[in-house]
Amino acid sequence: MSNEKEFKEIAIHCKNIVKAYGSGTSKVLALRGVDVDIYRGELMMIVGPSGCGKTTFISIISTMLSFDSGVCKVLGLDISKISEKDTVLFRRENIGFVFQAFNLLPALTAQENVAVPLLVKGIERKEAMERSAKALVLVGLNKRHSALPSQMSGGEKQRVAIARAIVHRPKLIICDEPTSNLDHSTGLNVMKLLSKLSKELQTTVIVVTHDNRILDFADRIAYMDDGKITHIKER
Ligand SMILES: Nc1ncnc2c1ncn2[C@@H]1O[C@H](COP(=O)(O)OP(=O)(O)OP(=O)(O)O)[C@@H](O)[C@H]1O
Repeated sequence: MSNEKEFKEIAIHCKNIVKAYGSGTSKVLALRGVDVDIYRGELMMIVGPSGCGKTTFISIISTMLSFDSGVCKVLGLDISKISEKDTVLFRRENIGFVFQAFNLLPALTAQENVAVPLLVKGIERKEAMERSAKALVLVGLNKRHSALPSQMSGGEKQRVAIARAIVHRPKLIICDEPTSNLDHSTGLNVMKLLSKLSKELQTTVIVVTHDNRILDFADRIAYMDDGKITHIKER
């Protein structure tokens, strides 16, 4: 149903990305020439066997990891050409992360956890807490502002993590196995939420997953094998 014709604006452009770890006899070629365009507002899933390069690929497009050759433009910016300092600022401004382990700070309430990226950016506490409250409403957690992570279910924790990922309105959300610590129906609800956010906020959402049960939520699925994207399935 959704295809390249619907998603006109390219959010991520990768051409022949190559990445090796180590050197000499211990050199591992993790990416052997990745080509892909990912569009604004689409939810793209990345699947493939263990060791095929998924984490390496999302680490590169989220500006966390350098690469050896090729071109990678994220939101129009050639990320191999910007300084370390500008990369950090770019990431803070434009990218939100969601991880399988939620990564919430245990001593902070839901609202405080969501406010963290704003406080890090230097936004004053009152405004950060107000924006955090709005993000919690967006993920359907309006009544859980003052709950600590230890008082929340897995699904609630992941929704807090998603609120934290979107609170600064990033253009890109990178999710690494977002449902693997959740039961089936909670995982489906989390994906429903990510899909809704991609459309309502026109945010590009990239999800690495081993969870076949959530593939229906993708606009497109990129299949990786042995350091390459071998094919892309339109849905
Ligand atoms: N820091 C590193 N040093 C050396 N080799 C690495 C490093 N990180 C990854 N690799 C190797 O690079 C290849 C790609 O790894 P990567 O973690 O990107 O795969 P993956 O598809 O995410 O795997 P999984 O599904 O198991 O998480 C693998 O052969 C892996 O062993």
